[in-house]
Amino acid sequence: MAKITLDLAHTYFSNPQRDEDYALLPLKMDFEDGGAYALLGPSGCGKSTMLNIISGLVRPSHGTVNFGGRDVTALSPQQRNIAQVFQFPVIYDTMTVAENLAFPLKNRGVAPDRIRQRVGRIAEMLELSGQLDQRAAGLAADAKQKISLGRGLVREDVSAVLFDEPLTVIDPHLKWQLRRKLKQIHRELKLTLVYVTHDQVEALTFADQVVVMTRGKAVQMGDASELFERPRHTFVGHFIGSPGMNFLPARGTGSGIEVAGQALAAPRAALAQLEAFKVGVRPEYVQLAQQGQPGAMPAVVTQVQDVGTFSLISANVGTGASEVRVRARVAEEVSWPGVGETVWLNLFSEHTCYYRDEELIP
Ligand SMILES: Nc1ncnc2c1ncn2[C@@H]1O[C@H](COP(=O)(O)OP(=O)(O)OP(=O)(O)O)[C@@H](O)[C@H]1O
Repeated sequence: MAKITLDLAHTYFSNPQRDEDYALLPLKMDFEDGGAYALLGPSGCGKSTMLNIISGLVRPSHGTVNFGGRDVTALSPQQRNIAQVFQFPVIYDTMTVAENLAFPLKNRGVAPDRIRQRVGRIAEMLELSGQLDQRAAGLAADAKQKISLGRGLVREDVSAVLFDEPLTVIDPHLKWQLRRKLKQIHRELKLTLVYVTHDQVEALTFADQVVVMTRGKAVQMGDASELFERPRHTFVGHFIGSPGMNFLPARGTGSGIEVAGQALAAPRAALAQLEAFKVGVRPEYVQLAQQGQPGAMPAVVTQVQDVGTFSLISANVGTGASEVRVRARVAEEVSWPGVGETVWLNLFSEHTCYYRDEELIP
């Protein structure tokens, strides 16, 4: 195992002209030895490219990949000692489950006793013990993918295990179990794991550190609480959370600020001097206020949705061109005015974030 350091950019074009020609814009990133990481972002943001660059399946067009301080940029996945699990099962149908799990170890000349031990342990972790002697051919897609996961995890000496959306073929109920299982396996085996997904729940359940990506850029690496409380980029605010963060256009007026067309006192003195910025507030932190309370803004309720354990309220703040929809997530028992009524909202607290050019103002 080793710390993985990326200092690179990647384009699939031979003559890149613009930022859009890069699958990965210049980035520097460390994956600590033994950490559980997720690469999270929408389709096409560069997750698989980053994973394949770590594994050695893709060579970066610029820069280097280091494992434990050693430059491995020119090395193959085998030479880098990487295990990779793909979206669809990669197993040998004619072999038994045990033979499939043992394969990566046999290949490396591991002693039979050790192989038996390790295969037994991995099978137990993945609840495959009862099927060890069964031929893989007869198994359902779920079980086959579990074997793939097991083959990825069976070696103890790998630099890292990389997963590319490995739960796509898994039935939703089992998916939930396997996500937790992988987390538990990580704690027990202490391997470095990097997991690609576009599903925030999957990323946040599995990983200690989540790298949020958009359009070739890794915009933030952080744990669940950092990504939720202090999104460093508006994209992270949008992408993490359900629903995502509210953003309201604002500007400094010298003596105060104007948010969605309404004049307010500046919650931070420096904001009064900014030409343009955004106020970011999570639906969980939007509060009902009284008219005339400092920071309170009037809003017209447009929708009230009962979402089980909470209600999701949509309300419009401002009028005409300044109108912005704000969503609030409130406990079921809190009574809110109905559609069409005016409410007063307070968007300002220690949880409120401010953004300039989409980046968090520290
Ligand atoms: N082999 C390739 N040749 C040319 N362009 C590619 C190649 N592979 C990926 N791309 C482009 O690079 C960008 C990043 O793709 P990548 O597959 O890394 O994203 P992703 O986040 O993994 O998306 P997905 O979740 O859909 O797999 C996309 O614009 C994609 O079209």
